[in-house]
Amino acid sequence: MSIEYEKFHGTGNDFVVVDADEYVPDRAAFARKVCDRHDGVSVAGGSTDESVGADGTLFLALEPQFSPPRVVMTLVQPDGSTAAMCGNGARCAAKWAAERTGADAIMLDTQAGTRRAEIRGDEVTIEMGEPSFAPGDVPLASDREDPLIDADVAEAPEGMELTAVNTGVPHAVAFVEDVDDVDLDAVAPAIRHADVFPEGANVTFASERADGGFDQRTFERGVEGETRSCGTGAVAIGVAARRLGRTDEDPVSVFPPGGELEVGFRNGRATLTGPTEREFEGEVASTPEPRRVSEA
Ligand SMILES: N[C@@H](CCC[C@H](N)C(=O)O)C(=O)O
Repeated sequence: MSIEYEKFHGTGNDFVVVDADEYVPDRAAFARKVCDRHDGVSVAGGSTDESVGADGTLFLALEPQFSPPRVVMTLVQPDGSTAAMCGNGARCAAKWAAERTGADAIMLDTQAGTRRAEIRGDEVTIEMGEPSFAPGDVPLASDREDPLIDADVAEAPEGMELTAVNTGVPHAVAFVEDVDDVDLDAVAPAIRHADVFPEGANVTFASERADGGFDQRTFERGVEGETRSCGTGAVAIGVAARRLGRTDEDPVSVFPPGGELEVGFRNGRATLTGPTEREFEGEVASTPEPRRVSEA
């Protein structure tokens, strides 16, 4: 059976969006298939890897009878895992719901909590809750009593200091001279799996810009590679930079490879603002083709 989907991105972080009313018997297998960068969904004629596949699949259950309308959001990642929160995914989900209902505010139920989104054209602001450095919240290894702030971690290169924060999902943030000089694929996987992070961590690099903002690069858990943008990562940079005294700006401008995000602060709670774009729509099989078993 085939189901309808829409493809959205927020600053280059891209998602296959499926109405949760569509019956997908195995969401993990579905996400692995449609997100594949060589073999996944694509716009007709899409030929480069960037126009094929996605960074995740958003299953969205819309409840339009509420005011504002509500959406239950579930992100299933390219490796089949689910994540409690996704900043850019939440912004795309709000845009999707706004297009269907005409509303300019949406309440999103995520595993990290309920978040309000405000939609102005293609621009979406999402509440990101209260970021936490507390060891139990990140989470850090159970024998750690103190937050990990600008500290050495055995799995990181010598001299690279990490700050761990949960912005809906765990991030290890490293401030470096120039994010473009970091060999992400060489450095990030060991940090992502470091012993101090029992549930793993997204690994986010930041460097200060002359205009007071921060350049960003993030290696994402679940994608197991670099994405063009990460919303929870942008928030992690904003809160870590403030905690370390690297900025007192509000909002903090963050520049991932795919565009620009603004991280704001309201009474200790963060917000994330940036553009969204609906790319294309299509139909795809709800069950991936069975794997071919090679003949002996
Ligand atoms: N791209 C997302 C983050 C998605 C979750 C992450 N990969 C995880 O497993 O923690 C964002 O925009 O925040």
